[in-house]
Amino acid sequence: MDIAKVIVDVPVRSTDRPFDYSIPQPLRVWIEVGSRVAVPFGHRTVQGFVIALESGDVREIPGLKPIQEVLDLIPPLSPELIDLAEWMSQRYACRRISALQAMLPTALKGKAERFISLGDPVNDQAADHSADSIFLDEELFPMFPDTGREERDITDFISRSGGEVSMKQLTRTFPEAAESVKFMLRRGVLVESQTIKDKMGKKKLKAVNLAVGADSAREALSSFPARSARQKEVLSFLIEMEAMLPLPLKEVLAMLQVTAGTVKSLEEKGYIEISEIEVYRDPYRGRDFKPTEPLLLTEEQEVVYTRIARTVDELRHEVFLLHGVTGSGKTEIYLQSIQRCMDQGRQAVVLVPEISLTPQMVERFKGRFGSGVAVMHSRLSVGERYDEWRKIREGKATVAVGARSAIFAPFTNLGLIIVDEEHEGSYKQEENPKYHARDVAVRRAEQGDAVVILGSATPSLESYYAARTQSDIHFSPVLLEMPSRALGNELPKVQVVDMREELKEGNRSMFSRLLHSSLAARLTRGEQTVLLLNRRGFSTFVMCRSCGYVAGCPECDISLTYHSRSDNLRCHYCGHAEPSPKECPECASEHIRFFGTGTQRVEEELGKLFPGIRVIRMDVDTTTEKGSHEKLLGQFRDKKADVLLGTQMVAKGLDFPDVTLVGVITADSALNLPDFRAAEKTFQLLTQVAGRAGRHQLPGEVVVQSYTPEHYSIIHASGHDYTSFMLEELNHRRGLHYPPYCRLILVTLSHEQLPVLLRLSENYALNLQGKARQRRWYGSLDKQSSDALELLGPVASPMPRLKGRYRFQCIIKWRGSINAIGLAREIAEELEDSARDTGLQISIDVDPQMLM
Ligand SMILES: Nc1ncnc2c1ncn2[C@@H]1O[C@H](COP(=O)(O)OP(=O)(O)OP(=O)(O)O)[C@@H](O)[C@H]1O
Ligand SMILES: [Zn+2]
Ligand SMILES: [Zn+2]
Repeated sequence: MDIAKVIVDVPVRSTDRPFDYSIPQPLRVWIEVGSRVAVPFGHRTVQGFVIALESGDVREIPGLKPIQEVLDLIPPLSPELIDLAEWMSQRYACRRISALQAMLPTALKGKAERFISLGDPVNDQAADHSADSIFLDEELFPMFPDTGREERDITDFISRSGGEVSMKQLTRTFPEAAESVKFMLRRGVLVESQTIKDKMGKKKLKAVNLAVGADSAREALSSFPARSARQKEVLSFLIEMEAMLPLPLKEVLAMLQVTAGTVKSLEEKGYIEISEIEVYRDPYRGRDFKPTEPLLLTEEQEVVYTRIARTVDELRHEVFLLHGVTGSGKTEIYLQSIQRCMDQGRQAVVLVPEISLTPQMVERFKGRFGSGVAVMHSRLSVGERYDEWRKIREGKATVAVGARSAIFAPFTNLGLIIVDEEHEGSYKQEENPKYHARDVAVRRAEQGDAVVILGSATPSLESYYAARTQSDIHFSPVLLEMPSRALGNELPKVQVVDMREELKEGNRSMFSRLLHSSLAARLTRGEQTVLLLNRRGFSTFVMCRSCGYVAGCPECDISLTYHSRSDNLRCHYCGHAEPSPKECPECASEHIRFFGTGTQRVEEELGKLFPGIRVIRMDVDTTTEKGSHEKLLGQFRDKKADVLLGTQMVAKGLDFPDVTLVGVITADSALNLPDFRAAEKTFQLLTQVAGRAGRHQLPGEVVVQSYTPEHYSIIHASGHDYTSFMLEELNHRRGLHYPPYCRLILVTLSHEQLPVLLRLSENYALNLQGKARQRRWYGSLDKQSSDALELLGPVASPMPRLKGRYRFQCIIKWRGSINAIGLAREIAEELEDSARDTGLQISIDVDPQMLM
């Protein structure tokens, strides 16, 4: 191959296309689709990704510049991921480089030079399944003189150069050795590292190994004089532990209670050697994960599992929507499906929302699959994340458990992707590229004939609708249901308290009488309580405390947002504005105002009502420190507290046997968010948190406090009635034209000067409408036609001024087979080009989760 097509890391739109570079002869063997390279661009050298290779006569192309350098020996991206990035750039209207960068761990995002050093494959326990590493095959070398010699030449060269050489040196000295080097890197015989060593350097550890064969060491033992008893002890220990060598020096000293001097003398005598080995920074090091065996499946689980296993065995692509009530044992389905996939020699990715990536969750996977599990989430340090990523790329992990970005785990034979709590909004990335991990999962699985399991007790409307109607051309999951709990117990009884009545009867406290007495009962019985304070949406809306009235937009059926500066209420979908009311238009009460309360206040109140009560508060304030989440939950599990009080964090995934009461302080706060998904999110949250109660022997009870107990999301959540809620919500969405009956694109324009922004936003809307009309797309979604596009706005964004820039937005609603995303982008690019000097910025969010 002579020409590489490269996407360069230059953050300008005009560079969002592949550029051609020639490949110098010595680099040819190193460059693959997915390689990261350094290339000249303008007057600079920039980083880029090779997305295709072509043959051609380089001399015929004038001005073709050569690639300067390959940045990694094993390409960090696979051809499969390169394809996925291309798809993402279309699907989310983002730049290709932004999609490519999203797939790499932070450690690789900089401009770093890479070094190669000698690894120690025998030491790695995770790799013992691949113990046929070249060190052990040494006696075979003579049979394959070429392979063996080249590899030995390389390792010799590296050790002669002090154990480490730069990539540049290596490729220059061994231009033809790409295959061998890659092979050795994959086996861990060689390892790569970064220039920015302090930040990313590998962790080294002193380790002890035998310098002679075990047999000669055993012989030597008998010749030891009596006064060298300690040395004898160390040596016989090492002989005994031969299979585990090398062992960390520290551990040997601690286990045998000997001094470093003893070990040193053995080294001087030439029986043992002490060397530095590289260790992976394992964030879960030192933690014991109790190994678990597969559970005997319940009847319901068996049916579901058999269906999934069949598809896994057929190596076929299929998407399953696993709707199982809280406690139905979805995790066991995940675990056994992963095992099945591993039996096929394939790998698996498990996506979990960041917030529920709790130690309990990690424990379940590590307990079943041991160190073959890589964990990826944002609370790990850059170095830790890099190590976990390398574990995957080097084939030392077969399962990756992680938040959103784990969908890009560099597996080469991915067979199964699990998206747990698939309804979670946090799967959508709010920055560029604004991708949804669930959709990327489906796409990646489709490319690679893999199975997807979307699991939830409360599937999203989009997934459920697609599964029920099979109407979505890209996405028609097979619905699998588990309506009962695995341990056979009932779902907890839910009681809804009308807080308006409480106020009427003189109770001004934030606790209803029922919640108060239920809590008191738990304290006497020594059982535990989870209290949820739903903080989403507080203080953006105005509510009447007497009747529960909340001001809504007459056009859009979402609540109005209060703007303190102008003291009025506004709809940020359509721009409708009205003065903020002084008395309730429904009941004339004066108790109409902002609504707000925090976890800290609830904690204080609890202390006053129940002196001596032990409360663990879990919210953004108490969980910023690394590991604090884990610590707090551990304390609660050890029954060091009576109450776990928190925000959304306490609602998901927790499985504690002694929790028999769940209280929700205000169920409706999120209902009043100016968000068409408000009812759906409220239903999901209530169902999830209710599901924390009574999961084991003791029966559970749930108390939900609400100012609008008649709201269908609250009624159906209290009846554990997912289907009825869905039907009612779908009806709503159909009438108002919201997803899943159409799709949305949020276009946000920003500029430093308001008048300019106003004019450009108007232009955007007009141009888009004009083009859509020309193409006969534009028309009301009310009409029967299957293709339709409507535009709302421009209106000021909910955050109308950010970092000195004014912001306006348009919402595009569309359906059918039209290329609305392409059009939204095309108009944006035209406008940006024509207004280039003015500093206009346009951001496009396809299928936005938040319209705020
Ligand atoms: N086949 C089984 N036999 C015995 N116990 C089981 C079985 N399957 C699951 N369990 C147990 O049932 C409990 C609930 O299972 P799990 O936590 O997986 O439910 P879930 O469906 O993930 O619930 P949620 O959506 O609430 O997180 C756990 O304690 C689990 O160990
Ligand atoms: Zn009122
Ligand atoms: Zn409106």
